[in-house]
Amino acid sequence: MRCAPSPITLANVTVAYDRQPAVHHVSGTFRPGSLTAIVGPNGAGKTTLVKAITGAARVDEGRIDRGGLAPSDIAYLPQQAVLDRSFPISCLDVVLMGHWRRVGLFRRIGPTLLREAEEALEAVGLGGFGDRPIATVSAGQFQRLLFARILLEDCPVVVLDEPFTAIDAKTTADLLGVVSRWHGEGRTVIAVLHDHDLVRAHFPNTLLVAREAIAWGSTPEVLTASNALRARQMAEAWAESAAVCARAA
Ligand SMILES: Nc1ncnc2c1ncn2[C@@H]1O[C@H](COP(=O)(O)OP(=O)(O)OP(=O)(O)O)[C@@H](O)[C@H]1O
Repeated sequence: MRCAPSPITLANVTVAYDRQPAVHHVSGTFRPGSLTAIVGPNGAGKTTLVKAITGAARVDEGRIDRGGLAPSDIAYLPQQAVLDRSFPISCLDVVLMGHWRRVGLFRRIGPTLLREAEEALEAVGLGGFGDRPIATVSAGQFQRLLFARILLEDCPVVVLDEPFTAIDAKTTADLLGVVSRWHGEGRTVIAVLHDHDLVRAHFPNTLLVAREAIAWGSTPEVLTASNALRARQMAEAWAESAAVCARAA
C-alpha cells in the first residue's frame, strides 16, 4: 500500500446542487481499515456523499478531514452508468491507467509495471483479456477490469459506488473476494450498496442515509426495521422544491 489509511471524519457535512442540499449535516468517522456500506433509498444522497469524500463534489457546509490523505489517495469507482465503454482502447490499457498516479501519464510502462497489470487481470479472473478492446467485454467483465485498475492504484482508501448493480452472482462473489482482500490488507473500504442481505453478510459497518445520516455503526444495529422505516419516511417527506436547508449548521 502506498501509505497507511487515516480516519476520514465528516463534521456536519452538507453538499448541495444549486443551493438545494442533496445530503446534509452528516457527521461521523470511517475508521482506518474499516469496511463500510452506505445504504439508503434512491435519491437519498449516497452518491453525492461519496463524491464529497473523494473530492469530486464540493462540500458546502461542514468539513471532511481525510487525516492528511489527498483525494488522489482515494481510489474511486463511480456508478457504471457514467462510464463510456465505446472508447477504442484495450483492457490492458484500462488497467494500466491504475499506474498513472504513481508514474504519471507519460512515463514509459516498463516490464515490472506491465507484469503488475497482467497479475491484476489474473486476480480478477481476466487473464488473457489484455488485448481485447473494451467495447467487446460484458458489463460484468468490465467491472472486473475496473477492480483490476483499483488493485494497481494501491490506494489506502477505496470507494465503490454500486459496484455490483447489474452484475451476476459469480462476478459479485469474485469481486467481493477482492473487497475482502483490500479489507484484509488494512485499507479503508466504503461501498454504496442496495442489497441489504449482501451488506449483512459482508460489511461489518453501515451508514444509512436518507438526505441525512439515519444511523451509522455496526451493520446489525443499523439495518433494523425501524431505521429502514425512518429512512423511507425521510426520503418520501423530502420536497425536491424545498428551499435551502433551514436547519442551523
Ligand atoms: N449533478 C446534479 N445536479 C443536481 N442535482 C443532483 C445532481 N446529482 C444528484 N442530484 C440530486 O441530489 C439528490 C441525491 O442524489 P444522489 O445521486 O446522491 O442519490 P443516491 O442516494 O445516490 O441515489 P440512487 O440510489 O438513486 O443512485 C437527488 O435529489 C438528485 O436528483
